[in-house]
Amino acid sequence: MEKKQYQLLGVMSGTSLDGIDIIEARFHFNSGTSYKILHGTTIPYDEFWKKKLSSAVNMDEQELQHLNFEYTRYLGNVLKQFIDENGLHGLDAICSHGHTVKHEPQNKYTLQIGNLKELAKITGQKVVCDFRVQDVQLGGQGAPLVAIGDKLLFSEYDYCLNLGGFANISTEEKNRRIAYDICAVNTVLNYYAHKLGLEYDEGGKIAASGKIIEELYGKLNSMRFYIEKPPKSLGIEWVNREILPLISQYEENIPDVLHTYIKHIAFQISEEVENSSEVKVLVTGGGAFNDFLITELGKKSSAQFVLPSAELINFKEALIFAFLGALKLRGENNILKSVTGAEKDHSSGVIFNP
Ligand SMILES: Nc1ncnc2c1ncn2[C@@H]1O[C@H](COP(=O)(O)OP(=O)(O)OP(=O)(O)O)[C@@H](O)[C@H]1O
Ligand SMILES: CC(=O)N[C@H]1[C@@H]2OC[C@@H](O2)[C@@H](O)[C@@H]1O[C@H](C)C(=O)O
Repeated sequence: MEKKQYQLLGVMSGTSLDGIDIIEARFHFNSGTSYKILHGTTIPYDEFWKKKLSSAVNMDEQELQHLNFEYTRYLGNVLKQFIDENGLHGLDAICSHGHTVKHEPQNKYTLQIGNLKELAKITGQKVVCDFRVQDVQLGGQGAPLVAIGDKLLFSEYDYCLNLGGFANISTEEKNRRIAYDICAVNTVLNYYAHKLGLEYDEGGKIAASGKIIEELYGKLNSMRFYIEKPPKSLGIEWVNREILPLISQYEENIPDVLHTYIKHIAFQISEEVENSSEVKVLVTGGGAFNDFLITELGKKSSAQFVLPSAELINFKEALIFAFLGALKLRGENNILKSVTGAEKDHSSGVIFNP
């Protein structure tokens, strides 16, 4: 008989570098698909890992290989501890994204570390991982991958917007799902918060205290990425190459930079959402806790920006990676060509047995 229920761990390490999101979730496949989050936690990175992971984009191949082994071992032990501490039994698999260190889909290259077979050995569990590489090899962007989960698990919303290291959005257009990255969010905001000795700008309070730098606002909104048509995705390489140099001449006043950058994010998002009070947008990712950003969004767009429970805000991406793993285990497609631009819909992910 076809298996209808899956008990999985979903694991996500995002580009904001805050930590490893882990959830235990259950999925039921009947006429539709339903989910239940049983448990979620974020294991924050210590300074050692923050430093390593943020410098990885500049490493050569040999250093990256070494880092990949080291990080897989670390991740495996974190997950094993989570499983032991919570007494988890009967998991079908761990579905893990790993951590993106490089993303150059135009060169058919994307690298997520932490996706080696040792993960299955250390945890003693079946692992489904490395979801992006096959898509990039098929000519796709390899991102955003959450779109199929948005479509099948959150169809009551007109748009799903995630405010993580980067903002991405997904919606139905002409009876097909489309999704793409909009702009950088917490990768940039955190970079300037760090200069003030802070992890991040809590509630966007520092940004709110600043004022707009009109010249910078104009330059940010003129970047070429914004006129490109989807499918499109962003990586930290783009932030380092295009955004930080543009801002550097203004950075003696960080509150003003943060203020301006948040207005820029709000404007770019408002450009992608239909401007109607009928429209419902699910907002997730840590940026949903940035009150100043949410207020600015509300000023620029009349759409309803819906903030769900803190659990869903924090763990929606991990939940959907668990879902992508479930689809892979079922032999069903988990990546849509309409989203990434790959040559076909396909079932992505690598399976390792313990
Ligand atoms: N209370 C808060 N106020 C302002 N910003 C916050 C708050 N809480 C979290 N954040 C921001 O959210 C970030 C974490 O967001 P999230 O976990 O969604 O990112 P991520 O998983 O790395 O993203 P992605 O995978 O989408 O790139 C933090 O680094 C911080 O910038
Ligand atoms: C290459 C990569 O890791 N991209 C991430 C990143 O973080 C946010 C945004 O850029 C998104 O496109 C993607 O992650 C989400 C989870 C996704 O694939 O849907």
